[in-house]
Amino acid sequence: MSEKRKIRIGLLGFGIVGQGVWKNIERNREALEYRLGAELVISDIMVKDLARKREVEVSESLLTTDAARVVDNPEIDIVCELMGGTKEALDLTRRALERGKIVVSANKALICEHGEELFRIARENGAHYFFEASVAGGIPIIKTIREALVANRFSLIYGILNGTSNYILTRMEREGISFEETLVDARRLGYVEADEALDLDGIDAAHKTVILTYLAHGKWVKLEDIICEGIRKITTDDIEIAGQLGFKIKLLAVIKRDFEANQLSVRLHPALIAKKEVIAGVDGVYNGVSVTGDVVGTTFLIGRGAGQDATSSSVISDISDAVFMLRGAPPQAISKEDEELYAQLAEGLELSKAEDLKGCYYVRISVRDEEGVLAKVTDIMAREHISISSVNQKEFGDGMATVMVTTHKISEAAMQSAKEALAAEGAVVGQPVSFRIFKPEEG
Ligand SMILES: NC(=O)C1=CN([C@@H]2O[C@H](COP(=O)(O)OP(=O)(O)OC[C@H]3O[C@@H](n4cnc5c(N)ncnc54)[C@H](OP(=O)(O)O)[C@@H]3O)[C@@H](O)[C@H]2O)C=CC1
Ligand SMILES: N[C@@H](CCO)C(=O)O
Repeated sequence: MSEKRKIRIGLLGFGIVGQGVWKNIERNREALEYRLGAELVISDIMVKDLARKREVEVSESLLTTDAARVVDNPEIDIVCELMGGTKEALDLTRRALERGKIVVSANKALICEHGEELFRIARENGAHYFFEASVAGGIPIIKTIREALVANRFSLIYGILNGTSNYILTRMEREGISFEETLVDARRLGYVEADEALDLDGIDAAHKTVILTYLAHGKWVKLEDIICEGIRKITTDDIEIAGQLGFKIKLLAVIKRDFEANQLSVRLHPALIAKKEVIAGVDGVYNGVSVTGDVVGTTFLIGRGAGQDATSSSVISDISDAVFMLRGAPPQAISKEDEELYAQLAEGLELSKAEDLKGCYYVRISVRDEEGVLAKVTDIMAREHISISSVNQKEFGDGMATVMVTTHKISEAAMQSAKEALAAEGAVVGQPVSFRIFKPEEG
């Protein structure tokens, strides 16, 4: 039997994901190498702290703090960037691509902010950049959009793309415990990113939304140009009232394209979703993505959106594609042809403005529990031409009450001015909080 080709892999980072890649290559090495017709050798691993105790033990000689041993090493074929961040990771990814290497990444923040540049550097240097693990952890959503659903144009993609916030909302709903208490547990379990804003303010899910938007529509949208709202304002009362009205509250990414008007709406925000929708049943750290294509119809993918094993499963899938490429198969990474196609897809495509959105809303208003207050609230809504669908009230026995209103379809602009008018009303305490109600059939 002919000797298998040795493929050398360098890791930038040996934390949760990096160690998962090592562990799971070892776990299924025989079958993997048989399928790939190659021997996989992780030969160099860059870390920050050589003394750190790790779950996976490897020979000390493999570990280094010297990035050059990975990115400048001519013997290394595939560099896996599993260190995170957007500074050193950017420099090292650039360097590896400039040396013509295949780079595999799980770094959604880096791709969202610098994907356009990194794909260009890869193209100019005959290198390749793979990033399946960057969106929805173990769910193969990137391959699904790029390969399995290549026959389609995508009118609607929506989903839950952040496992940590979904875990927090699920526990708040099931156990009735507050956001703050659940967050303490999420931290203890190691779910929350070091920079908590990434998970709690929706930034991580928005990074992933930007990546999916590029793959589906060829347009790099800027984070600052899309609605990005996290879960911090959601209370157990909101979840309870939403539940009584037949909804769950989820942090939802929505990418909607109107092909006739050539308009694209991209947003990430908490949303009330009818319990009968599949996405409403995606709980805990799971992610779920619904993709509607003009040929396939609607396809739904659910899986573990974060964590060592799920994420390393996607990284190893990219490593496998890279190995096939090194053995002569056509590239599966973003190619010049892909970029030309994406440019055509994005031609003249306008990003909708947030104020142009239309839909139904849920609004929570804290008020003094006095006579005539409800009439004042509904009067303000009427002045903004907002038609009310339901009103609920919770009293606290301390002279305070919370009024929860759901509306029929209105414009975002009307909702914003109603909130401003409500906040200025003497009987209203603090700022009203609103969440959009998402109906897949309306997008
Ligand atoms: N964890 C998850 O569930 C998921 C993570 N991702 C992404 O995967 C990437 C890695 O995440 P994760 O494994 O959780 O992160 P960790 O923090 O667990 O690991 C990061 C690793 O990178 C090393 N590192 C970081 N900065 C430097 C530096 N400046 N120089 C040298 N080494 C450095 C660290 O070294 P040392 O160990 O010595 O500190 C560590 O080994 C990130 O981009 C993340 O967003 C994507 C999907 C899911
Ligand atoms: N913080 C992210 C990690 C996976 O990208 C999440 O909770 O989904």
